[in-house]
Amino acid sequence: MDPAGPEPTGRIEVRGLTKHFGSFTAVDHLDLDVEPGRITGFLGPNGAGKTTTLRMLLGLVRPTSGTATIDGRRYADIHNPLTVVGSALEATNFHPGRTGRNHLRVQAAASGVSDRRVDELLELVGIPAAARKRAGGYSMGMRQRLGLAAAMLGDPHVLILDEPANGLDPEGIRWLRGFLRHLADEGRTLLISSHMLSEVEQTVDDVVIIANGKRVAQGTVEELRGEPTAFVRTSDPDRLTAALQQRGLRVAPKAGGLQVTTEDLAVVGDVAHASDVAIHELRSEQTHLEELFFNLTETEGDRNRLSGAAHARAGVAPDLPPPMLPPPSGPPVDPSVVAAPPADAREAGR
Ligand SMILES: Nc1ncnc2c1ncn2[C@@H]1O[C@H](COP(=O)(O)OP(=O)(O)OP(=O)(O)O)[C@@H](O)[C@H]1O
Repeated sequence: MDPAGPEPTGRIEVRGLTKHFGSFTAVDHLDLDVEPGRITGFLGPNGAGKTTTLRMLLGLVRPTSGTATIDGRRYADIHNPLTVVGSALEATNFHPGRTGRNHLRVQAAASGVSDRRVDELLELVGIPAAARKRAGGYSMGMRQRLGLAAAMLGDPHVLILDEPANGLDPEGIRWLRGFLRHLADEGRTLLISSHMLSEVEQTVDDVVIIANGKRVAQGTVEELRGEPTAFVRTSDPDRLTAALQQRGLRVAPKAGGLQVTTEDLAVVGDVAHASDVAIHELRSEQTHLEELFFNLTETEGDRNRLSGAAHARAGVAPDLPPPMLPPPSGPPVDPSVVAAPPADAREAGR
């Protein structure tokens, strides 16, 4: 194959991807499509298999079966991967004694990237001054920003970020949203994982939800949200139903009250008032997406966590992830590493 490869598509394709750790199935015949110019949220409760999937995409964990490709190639087959795909798998793994700037400079030097680019990136992620302090004292938000800068070193057109909103305060999340949107508007492909829908719901265009390593939903945020609805409880459901229907609203009985297809609670209140019907409760309902995610988090999350932990306790998982903090020099010892990973991913094992 031509080492320079075909024209980059920026597409991520996952087909039938499966990972067993001993008898435990962490990722189970997963299919996934991620398109350029969009932000795709890879969502699932704790232990659903998100990180394992991302690590397989980045050549850090060997799939049991199936394929995971970027621009049509497995990570290991990508020529000069730093310029194709940037990743931030953990925000907590910078060497505490090194300044953030030095950390990036070391990575940059190893990849032939200039110190100037490092300083540009630190400006871009908004920590030019703080990056001159030791990373050990960084807040979660700063570590996240430093991780993003590291991921951007090679100016890649694909970015894979594991829980980038984790631990960010609302201002940090707002900043992240703008930053990621800017990158997507430049035509880059963004795949970001999260176990909290609320952290990323307003950030992402497309959503893939997994539970127990399996895909349970995929679509645009709008598709998965469904139509907004209100719940209303009243002393006279029949009269209120008729009045709401007259206003052109769809109404259905639900759990001792009525479900009205609207996001405008005031309309429901006004109609009830005009019809002289007392209201006992009126509220917006969760969207379909929230409901779906909430149900998964309540049930599947626990099951996942427990089965994974039990499995690890049983000691049947030979390929444990690398330690949180690898020594400052020398590669981490990780039998699951099957390809030279990007520098940031190498330091970002779990
Ligand atoms: N090296 C390993 N050996 C054994 N089990 C593992 C290993 N890595 C992950 N697992 C298990 O696989 C399951 C999926 O883990 P993974 O980290 O991919 O989930 P996740 O969706 O990223 O979760 P979180 O949101 O908590 O990060 C978990 O039950 C976990 O305990």
